[in-house]
Amino acid sequence: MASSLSGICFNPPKPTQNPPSQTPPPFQKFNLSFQNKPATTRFSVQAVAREVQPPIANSTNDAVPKSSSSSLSSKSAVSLEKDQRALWKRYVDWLYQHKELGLYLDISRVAFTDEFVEEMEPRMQKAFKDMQELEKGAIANPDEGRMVGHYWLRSPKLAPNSFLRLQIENTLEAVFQFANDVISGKIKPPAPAERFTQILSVGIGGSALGPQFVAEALAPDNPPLKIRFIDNTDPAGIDHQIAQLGPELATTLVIVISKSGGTPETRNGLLEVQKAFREAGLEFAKQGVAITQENSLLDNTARIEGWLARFPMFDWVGGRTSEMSAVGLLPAALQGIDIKEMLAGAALMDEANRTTVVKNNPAALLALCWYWATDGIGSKDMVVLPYKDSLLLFSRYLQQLVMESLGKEFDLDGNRVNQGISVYGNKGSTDQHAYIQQLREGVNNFFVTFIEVLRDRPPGHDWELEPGVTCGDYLFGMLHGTRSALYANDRESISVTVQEVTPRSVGALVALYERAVGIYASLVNINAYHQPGVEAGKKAAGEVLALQKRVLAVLNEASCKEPVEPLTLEEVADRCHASEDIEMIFKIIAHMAANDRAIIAEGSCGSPRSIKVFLGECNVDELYA
Ligand SMILES: O=P(O)(O)OC[C@H]1O[C@H](O)[C@H](O)[C@@H](O)[C@@H]1O
Repeated sequence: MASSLSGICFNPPKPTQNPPSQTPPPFQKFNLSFQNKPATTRFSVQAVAREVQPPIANSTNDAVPKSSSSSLSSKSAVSLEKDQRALWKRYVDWLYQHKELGLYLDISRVAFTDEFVEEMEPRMQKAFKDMQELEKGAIANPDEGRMVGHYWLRSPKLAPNSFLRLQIENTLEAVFQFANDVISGKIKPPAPAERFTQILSVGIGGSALGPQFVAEALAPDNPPLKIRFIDNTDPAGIDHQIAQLGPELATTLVIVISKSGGTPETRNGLLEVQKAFREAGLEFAKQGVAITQENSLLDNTARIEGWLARFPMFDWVGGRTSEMSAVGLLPAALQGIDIKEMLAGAALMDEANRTTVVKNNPAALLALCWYWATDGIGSKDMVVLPYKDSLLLFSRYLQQLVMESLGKEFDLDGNRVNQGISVYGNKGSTDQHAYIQQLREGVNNFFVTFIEVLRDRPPGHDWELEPGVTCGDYLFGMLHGTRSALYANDRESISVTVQEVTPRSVGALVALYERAVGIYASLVNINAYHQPGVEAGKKAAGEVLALQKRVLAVLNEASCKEPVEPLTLEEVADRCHASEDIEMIFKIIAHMAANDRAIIAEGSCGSPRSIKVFLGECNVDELYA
């Protein structure tokens, strides 16, 4: 039985030997902290450090070198005070402000040189051209032959034809209408329930991460409908969500989101939820909503089963840039979030990102810094640290946006480049008590993006927990202390500052990073809008499941014999004609045994060759199928 699997313990990894200590001592820097210790400019040190680095190479072998010949690099002759002044000057010179959005971008703590900016200029202009073409409707995703139109979602008049414009406007109208009707109780669940009280969102990847981020950032304390997510095919996770809903399943609006309409995890989530509805005696169709491309499997299912509503996803919007489509807007509106403001914030940011003057274009500045910091080849990771609890999921959202867009094996000319920038992070100051130790003193393989929110809490609620100091002052101090301490130790950072976390600023942040990714992709000459690598894992998963079916058939046949014939792994593999897959067959059997679907008759999973296995029951139908 499953208990015989108690022996299934894989050996712990062998302790690795500590490498000989050859690490050069870190830069000896003045200690910068928020207690006003004297500061020193660091871009000079960094520039000197980079002189000894080998030339930067990328696919096209024409990466812009990080020249250190700028005037900023001659630190030795400069006094500390002058360093401070030079740093302040750099801060002021490069500070970007979007007045209407109340958003600032500070890139002074990235040590790029004037010469680097100059040398990047032609590439930046090409990137601007690429973005213009994309917005005009070019096939910006050549592999899939698709237009890339997420910018039209917040400025429908920019759509390349009136058909697309109307599609966007009509969908937006339908989202408003539906959300208002649900919130007002005009659209309600079957009697006796009066109103929908919960949303259960079923989707994964781009069909979950945006809605999750926005819910965490913007949902009011008492939203008209509360939201929960099923974003995996983990049965225990699904059970947990359904159990948490309890009797409120009867007043739950289930929104199934999938652009393709065929993603297995989402399909499984739907089937599990439908089963829960059946078991509770509820009619799923009366509470189900689909957001998907027209005529997808999901769309057809929803239409045939007569679900409550269907909203379209467009071919020209990628999952990871779909937050401003029905995917993000419908769940947001149902939670009482002002989606018009989200769209307005994004549109304002897009407008700012259309200027071809690099210094005035915040997305271009970000992309430029990413290129500098990662040598244009992803040599450093992007650590995203919002100092605001409600922005916790921003880094997770950006992880997909950045890594699925930029993480590519080939460039647009077919050269193998293995591009990408790794993204991680949670929130400050929490992370200061977790991994900032390594950032400050360990391997210098990252740059940080601080997200600062100026407003601590709504007006009228603040109080001083010690003379002159509020709780929010601590958060502020922690952010700037960390920024200074990292910089003092040669760690670069970008800071994005917003006044408050509002639908407008969140819309602007989404748009800022979408455009930065687009520009960066152009700088390194890759297609940011496809994800061919994801298919490999999906295909391999399909093969595992196909092999499992063969294993089951073989075991079933042996288990239907009188007496039952327990099989060794080799015998199972031979009978499956898959001796080369013996390791996977072992894993399949171990998984089935752990779930009481196979019985280990002899041996233990700790020594796979020793086991003999059979099925608890003979499935006669299966035998003659
Ligand atoms: O929205 P769906 O079609 O269900 O896709 C969900 C996710 O699936 C994938 O594996 C893609 O790599 C993602 O970009 C996508 O967001």
